[in-house]
Amino acid sequence: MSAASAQDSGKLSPAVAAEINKYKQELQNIAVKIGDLETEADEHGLVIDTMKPMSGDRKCFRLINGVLVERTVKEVLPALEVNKKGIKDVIEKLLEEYKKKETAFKEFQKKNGIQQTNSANIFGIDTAWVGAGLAVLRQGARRGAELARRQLLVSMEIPSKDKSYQWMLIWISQQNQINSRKLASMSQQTSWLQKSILKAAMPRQLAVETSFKQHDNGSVSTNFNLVPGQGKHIFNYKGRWIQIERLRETKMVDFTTGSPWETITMTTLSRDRDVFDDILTKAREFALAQQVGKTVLYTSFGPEWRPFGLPRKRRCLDSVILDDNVSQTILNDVHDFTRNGQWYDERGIPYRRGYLLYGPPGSGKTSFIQALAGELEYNICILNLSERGLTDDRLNHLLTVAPERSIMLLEDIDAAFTKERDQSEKAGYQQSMVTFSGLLNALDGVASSEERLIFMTTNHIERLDPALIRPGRVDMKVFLGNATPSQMRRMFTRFYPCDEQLAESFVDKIRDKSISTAHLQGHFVFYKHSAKAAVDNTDSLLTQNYKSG
Ligand SMILES: Nc1ncnc2c1ncn2[C@@H]1O[C@H](COP(=O)(O)OP(=O)(O)OP(=O)(O)O)[C@@H](O)[C@H]1O
Repeated sequence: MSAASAQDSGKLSPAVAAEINKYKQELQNIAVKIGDLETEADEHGLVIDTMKPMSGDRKCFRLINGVLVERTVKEVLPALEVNKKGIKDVIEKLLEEYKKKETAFKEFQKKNGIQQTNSANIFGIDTAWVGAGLAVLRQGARRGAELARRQLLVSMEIPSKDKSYQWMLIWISQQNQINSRKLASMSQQTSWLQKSILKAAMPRQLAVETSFKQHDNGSVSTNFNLVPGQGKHIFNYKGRWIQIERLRETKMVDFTTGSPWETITMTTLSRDRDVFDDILTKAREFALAQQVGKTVLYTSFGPEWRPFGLPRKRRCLDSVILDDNVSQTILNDVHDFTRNGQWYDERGIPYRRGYLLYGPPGSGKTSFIQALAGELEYNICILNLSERGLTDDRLNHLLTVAPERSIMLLEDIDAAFTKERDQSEKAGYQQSMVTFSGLLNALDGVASSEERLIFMTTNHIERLDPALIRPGRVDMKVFLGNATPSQMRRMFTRFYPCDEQLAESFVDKIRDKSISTAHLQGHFVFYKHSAKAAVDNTDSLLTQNYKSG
């Protein structure tokens, strides 16, 4: 109760004063409720106006009791309109209730001989209207600001699901690096204002995106990319100021990947709207330029393929030394396949070709596939059959949506399905739920008419179910064994180009030994500075006992 109200009711009996205050409170509550509902009806109107021009099939989401429900515009729009009408009806009813209460209050005042003074109006009914009036004023200001924003500013939203999302993050971080370099190189003559503006535009909240790169020798290097963190950042591009807002929805998740839903919204003055096209093009060009001359490795992420780490420098096919002609035979076969799409099409044969590279560990199976991808200018999709939650449907889908010009790689296929598989097929591989027949169907490429190159590797061909490697699923089986004398010689001369004579001595010392090409590589790396030491120390190659110094 306010002081003025207490003073006013001080001359009345406590019961009457309490009744008066009750009336005032009830009237005020109704007025505030009306104000809130007006705001809600207004917000419904905004959503309806935004959705109306959209196609009815477009998806939209609503959070109901913490559960995200997916709907389409055509389902939601009528519901919103019904809701809005419902709110308006409630407002009408509340107004009637208000009027009734107001009349009852007046009668009560009359009955108790209370004069309806100005103070009564100020602290009673009118105060209620002040509450409603404030709500209306607040709405007015909000609408005004919204209108000004719509007229003067233009925004572009990029959801994390969109391909350009990662491009944008990388591009923005690159812009920041350019700005930092600019700042560092600014001379003493540069005005204080110019420096301050550039400094102010540098983002203060950064997020780190780490990428790993595994080198052929097994070492891993890490690259930290600083990208703008959550929140708002401002930067200048070609003389235009652009606000970037990176938002993470805490209650919304991307159902397909389980990751939080994120968006980047760029806002600029509406007269500068063309700048968005320019930025998107630049971001895409920048991202693609990083891939030129490189092999992109993809892994599955939910139902889609995502780049894994940074694109790798292409490996030259000559650097993988297989037995005589093996490399060329596979390359010719792949070329023959990729150039004859129409031939497959005319005969109704699924346009796919499967290869199985088998042999002991370290014979160059994976290295060859990577080098082949580089030679063909293809990328590699690594399919991990043991991935948690992988199902037959998702496997089929992944094979269907694999990026164009990519090799599908299934490594160590024996670990997934062997001859002794569970005949009931109930059990999938470890945590994945892929069944053997699901894998066969996916490999047959029933769902795909696109070109599909599939490579599998194994150390144990004898463990594989014949159904998996029958012609049509595996069209070419190639054995990559331990180093033959020819491979030993060629590897030696690759590491020590001018030492033909020493190469012969080296081969003579180990020709009848079972040594993998990976071991040979390790030996040459250890004696990289001396071909003679590599020949003199072939014992360490056999014993794997290398002493430093
Ligand atoms: N034939 C080869 N020519 C050149 N380098 C080779 C060859 N074989 C193996 N290497 C080298 O040995 C290392 C391991 O090779 P890679 O991973 O390709 O063997 P792998 O046959 O796939 O082995 P695993 O069966 O264990 O997967 C790589 O660094 C690679 O450069």
